[in-house]
Amino acid sequence: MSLSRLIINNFRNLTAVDLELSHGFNFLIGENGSGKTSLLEAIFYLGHGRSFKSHISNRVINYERDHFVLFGRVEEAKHEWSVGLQKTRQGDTTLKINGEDGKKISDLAHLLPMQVITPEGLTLLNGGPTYRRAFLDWGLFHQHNEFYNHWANLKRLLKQRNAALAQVRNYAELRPWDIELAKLAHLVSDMRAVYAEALRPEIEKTCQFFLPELEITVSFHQGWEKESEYSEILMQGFERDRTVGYTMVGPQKADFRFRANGLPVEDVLSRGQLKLLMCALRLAQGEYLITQKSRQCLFLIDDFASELDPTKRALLAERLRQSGSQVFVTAITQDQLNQMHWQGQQSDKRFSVTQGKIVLL
Ligand SMILES: Nc1ncnc2c1ncn2[C@@H]1O[C@H](COP(=O)(O)OP(=O)(O)OP(=O)(O)O)[C@@H](O)[C@H]1O
Repeated sequence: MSLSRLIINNFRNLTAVDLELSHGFNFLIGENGSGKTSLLEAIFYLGHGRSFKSHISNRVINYERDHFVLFGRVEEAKHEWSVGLQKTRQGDTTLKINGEDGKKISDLAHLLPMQVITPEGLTLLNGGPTYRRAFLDWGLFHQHNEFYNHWANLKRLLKQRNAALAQVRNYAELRPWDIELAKLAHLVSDMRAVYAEALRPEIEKTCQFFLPELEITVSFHQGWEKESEYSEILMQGFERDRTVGYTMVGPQKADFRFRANGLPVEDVLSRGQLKLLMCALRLAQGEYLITQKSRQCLFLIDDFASELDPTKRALLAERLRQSGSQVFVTAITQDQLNQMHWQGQQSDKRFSVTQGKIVLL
């Protein structure tokens, strides 16, 4: 799967962009503020229905326009899809796949799996568990069709339980919710645990490649005491949950932790090592999808490799090449790309980005 054509209208400073893309590496070269990140953001938006930079979707609409339009042609083996997304300042979204209305954002996400590697992405390691749950759930979403529904139902039930906490007179009134919630919680957690265990060796192998000086280990925490029945935990925590007004333990608190030589990575690794670890995690997960599902995965790499030392940059480029993935890499100058040892291949494309205009070099 790769994006062979991309049309962008009025997305940030990209007012009119129409690109035929390489199935391999696409380099975006331009000065600060020229629109490189915006292009990656537009691709991400097309695959997720949201930005990786701003939660306020109006921010991405060009200042002088009232809507943006994104269009992509997605190719995989002998199949081809056209995907279109339009969003207005009033908040109306139109989403089409092969010209058909009524599609969901999750349909888009299934079509376009992608991994983003940006400096902000370090939150995967030094941010809260939310980021690591999102990392795990990305894999599950692409691995198991039913995961998304289970997780969405679980979130809905949790919301209802939290609202009910303030209304019920005693625990017996809440019990029916908890029985349903517990079933889903075990289902989701078991899926996460199995996936985390399958991904673990891939992560450890990839970390060996990038950070051979460290022993990186990973562990999954389901969000409540291991081996305990979740419905019992909910019952025991009822008074506490009622006091605070929400459900304090459960799959909504799950985590996937990383340690280096037995210590939390965020405490002991240098910034460069953390960046390498983040690359390793995203690569391992993308590659796992490629091998397990025979699906391709896009890699969006922003302003990142420039901060790694030359050997590590070369390793990153080599691994991405080996994966056969479609890759988008931003750089300020061609020189910077040369220094990065991103070995050029005939199928690669280089684009120059200047004040929102993008041309093939
Ligand atoms: N809604 C918007 N409408 C128009 N322009 C915008 C909007 N939001 C941001 N911009 C501008 O778009 C430009 C593109 O920024 P972008 O982050 O894509 O640059 P970049 O090439 O990645 O730069 P850098 O190398 O500094 O990371 C910036 O000049 C920014 O001020």
